[in-house]
Amino acid sequence: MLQVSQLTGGYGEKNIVNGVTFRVKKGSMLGILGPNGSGKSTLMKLISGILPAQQGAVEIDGKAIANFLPKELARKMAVLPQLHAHAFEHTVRETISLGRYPHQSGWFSSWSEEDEAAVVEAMRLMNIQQYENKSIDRMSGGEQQRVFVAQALAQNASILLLDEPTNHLDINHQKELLDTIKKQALEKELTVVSIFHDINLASMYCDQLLLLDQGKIKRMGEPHEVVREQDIEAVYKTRVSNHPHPELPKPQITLLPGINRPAVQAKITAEDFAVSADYVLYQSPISLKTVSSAVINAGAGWYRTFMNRHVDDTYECDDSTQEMAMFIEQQGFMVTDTVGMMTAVRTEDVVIKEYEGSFGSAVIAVTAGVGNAVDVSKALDRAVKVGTINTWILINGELSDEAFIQAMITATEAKTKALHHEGVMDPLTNTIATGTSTDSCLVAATQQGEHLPYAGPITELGKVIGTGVFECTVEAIGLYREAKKL
Ligand SMILES: Nc1ncnc2c1ncn2[C@@H]1O[C@H](COP(=O)(O)OP(=O)(O)OP(=O)(O)O)[C@@H](O)[C@H]1O
Repeated sequence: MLQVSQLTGGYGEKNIVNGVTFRVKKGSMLGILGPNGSGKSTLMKLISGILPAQQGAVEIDGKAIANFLPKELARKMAVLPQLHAHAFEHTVRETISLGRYPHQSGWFSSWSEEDEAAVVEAMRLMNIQQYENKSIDRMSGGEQQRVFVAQALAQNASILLLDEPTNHLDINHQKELLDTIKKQALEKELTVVSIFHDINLASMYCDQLLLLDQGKIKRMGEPHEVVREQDIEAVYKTRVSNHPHPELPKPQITLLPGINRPAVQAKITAEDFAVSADYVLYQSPISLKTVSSAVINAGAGWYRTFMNRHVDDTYECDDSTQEMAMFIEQQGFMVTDTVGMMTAVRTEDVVIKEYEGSFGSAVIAVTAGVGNAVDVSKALDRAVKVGTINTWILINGELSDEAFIQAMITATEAKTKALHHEGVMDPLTNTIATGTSTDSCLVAATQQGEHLPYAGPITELGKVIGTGVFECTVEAIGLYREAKKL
């Protein structure tokens, strides 16, 4: 265990690091974050004892580092410095072998089997065996970095201090290196303290983070306690936005640029929709912020092309996402810029209407196939049958995340009310249907104009969505029934 207490120090008279206290358990990884010049490297030098502390203490398993002999300390603690003093003409193997120095004894130390095994293992972990006899001054920056990390690993110390270990590495090698270090920490109970410039990487890999601001701890704790917009913005003096990692409960941040191209003013109108036998299409001059449950590009994103494609009743495909993606490409659109839905309803039976509100306006487009309508309260134990009401709500306004989700709720309630109004029945239970089995919904916004924080039924936006989706769905059901002669 590494215990740092009230650590204070710097260069000459000037203290750069002030009163830093933390503890890192065995098998755990602490990430140190902070802007340039905040004192991260100085803190590392104080921890490793390279720089004597003015005040405070560093203890390893209860023993102050001042009470260790230099070689004894080097067996406990391995350091990867920020800048490497290049060993001219040294080969990879020779450079890594230097990491075994603390384990050699006597004047004429001999190279033991243990030394050999440690060097070979370190080369394997960093995947650099193939460079074994290469001179390091002929290697790329990233390759050299892996050699120096291997040197630190070969030292077989229980504490690893790393100053920007991912420096120079491409994204795959960043991941490989941090996976390896994390694995070593867990399997060999290493204690790892590492400086990071990449806040997202630090959040993903570290158990604890320490945010340094002008030599003092601004925040410390688990990633979700430290990677917070207000603290990152205050310390780094830049605008950021928090967002969830797609697979892990580790917060991530995105930089918000200080300069943007002046936005092209755009207005979504019903006239700009194109309806052909194959699809209903809306193409926007600007990317719209979109949330949807579409077949292609579901979830949240920014898109310019919106397609509701007609497929026959008989359409069956093992991988409809792949098939739909191919269709989009064949039509000359980019899959990465398109939200795509499918329906068996004839495209000519789409209802597209424009609604004005005090905030701006919205265009609502609905296709409603109700052949396989479902009463959601009685949906248990039924075979899957496709039937689709596709609802699009395109808004000229700037929606909050909350408004996007509320817009979906309001639209769903309005759709259900429309089915009730039209007396659409669930054929299996003979009760009023609430929707169909595979309905899709899409909310997209220009993110220009009035800021719209909410979209519940009593807001101006919610009123437009509620009325509009109800009217369009009622009309679309009517057209569907007429076409089917129901
Ligand atoms: N050898 C030195 N002698 C005197 N001052 C130094 C020395 N090294 C660093 N400093 C000063 O200490 C302060 C903190 O530097 P440090 O290297 O610890 O910052 P850092 O957080 O690691 O920065 P970076 O992100 O740029 O690596 C800086 O103002 C720097 O000028």
